[in-house]
Amino acid sequence: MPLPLIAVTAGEPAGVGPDLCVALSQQALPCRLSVLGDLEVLRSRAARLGIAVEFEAGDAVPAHRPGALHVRHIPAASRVTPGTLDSDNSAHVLALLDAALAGCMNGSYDAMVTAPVHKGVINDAGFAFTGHTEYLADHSGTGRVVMMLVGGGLRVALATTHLPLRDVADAITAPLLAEVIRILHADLQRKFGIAAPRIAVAGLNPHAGEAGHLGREEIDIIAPVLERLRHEGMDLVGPQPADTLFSRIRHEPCDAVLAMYHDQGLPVLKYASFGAGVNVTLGLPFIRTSVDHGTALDLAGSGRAEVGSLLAAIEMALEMASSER
Ligand SMILES: NC(=O)C1=CN([C@@H]2O[C@H](COP(=O)(O)OP(=O)(O)OC[C@H]3O[C@@H](n4cnc5c(N)ncnc54)[C@H](O)[C@@H]3O)[C@@H](O)[C@H]2O)C=CC1
Ligand SMILES: NCC(=O)COP(=O)(O)O
Repeated sequence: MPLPLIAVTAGEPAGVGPDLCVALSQQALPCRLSVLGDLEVLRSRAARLGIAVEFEAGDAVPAHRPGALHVRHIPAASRVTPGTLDSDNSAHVLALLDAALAGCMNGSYDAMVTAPVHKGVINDAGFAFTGHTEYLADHSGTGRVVMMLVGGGLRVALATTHLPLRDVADAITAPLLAEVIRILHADLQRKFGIAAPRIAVAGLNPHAGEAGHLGREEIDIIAPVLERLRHEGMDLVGPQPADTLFSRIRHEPCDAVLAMYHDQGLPVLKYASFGAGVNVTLGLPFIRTSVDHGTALDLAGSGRAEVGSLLAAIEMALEMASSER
């Protein structure tokens, strides 16, 4: 059996993505690994950071070994200055995702692991883009996917992802919640090997709506969906007030928390594990994991970017790939 082949997209070239990819050359990893990025950007970032790397190319990707890095060269359009965004390179950033996606869909890659992109500069270039999660769902023809972050002993999934806060309440509908919980439940079983997942579900409003005095979404939407899915055999707790849910699960453990929106769930997880967390997309027809942080333009080319989250993302992708083999 050949070693699993992981595609690592280098992400925004002006951010820390290239620094982290170059740092992978210093690691022993039990896989074949190909970085999708601009070879010259990676070469010059390695030189700037004082890391000696033997760059490899070619269709056959060898076993990863310390000191070397296989690169699938996909050229940037414009010269890259670490820390300075240039919307001329946004098409290149998307081309990295397209190449990784195509390889995952046709079985050439066992998983994709993504370094961070800058959503704003991609939009500045005229592309509608809210995140990898939504982009990969759209471009793989998958209906709904679920973002889940893992770290610090927590798994936190989101009912809605990159949405302005004023749109969140309208997006929390019974069909959406039922679909998200089914995907979360199925992938906790299939990809994380949890036979009977227990999922704690947050309310949307303060105090989970305070019996309807602070909002009715819990009564009208969330609780009925949970009740229906309990009848299908799922172990669901909630809707619980989000402010106390995370302290409650310390003594009433669950396998995952479902938060209603991005900044309800992720600050807790990032506080618990920033720099070592992993973002995983559930519901895709292939494995995709990612770092828990952004482009950190302030650190690009400085040598101060931590590689821990990218390594954790690769390790998780490898675990998931090996359980699927
Ligand atoms: N997976 C992805 O593609 C993600 C992309 N982003 C995007 O990144 C851009 C910047 O987002 P921000 O909110 O500024 O978050 P950020 O994560 O880039 O930066 C927040 C703070 O964390 C530090 N930091 C980030 N990564 C680090 C690392 N590897 N080692 C040490 N310190 C690190 C930064 O220096 C900064 O102080 C935005 O466009 C955002 O959408 C944000 C999160 C994930
Ligand atoms: N906060 C998570 C994030 O912004 C990364 O999202 P995605 O690009 O993985 O969809």
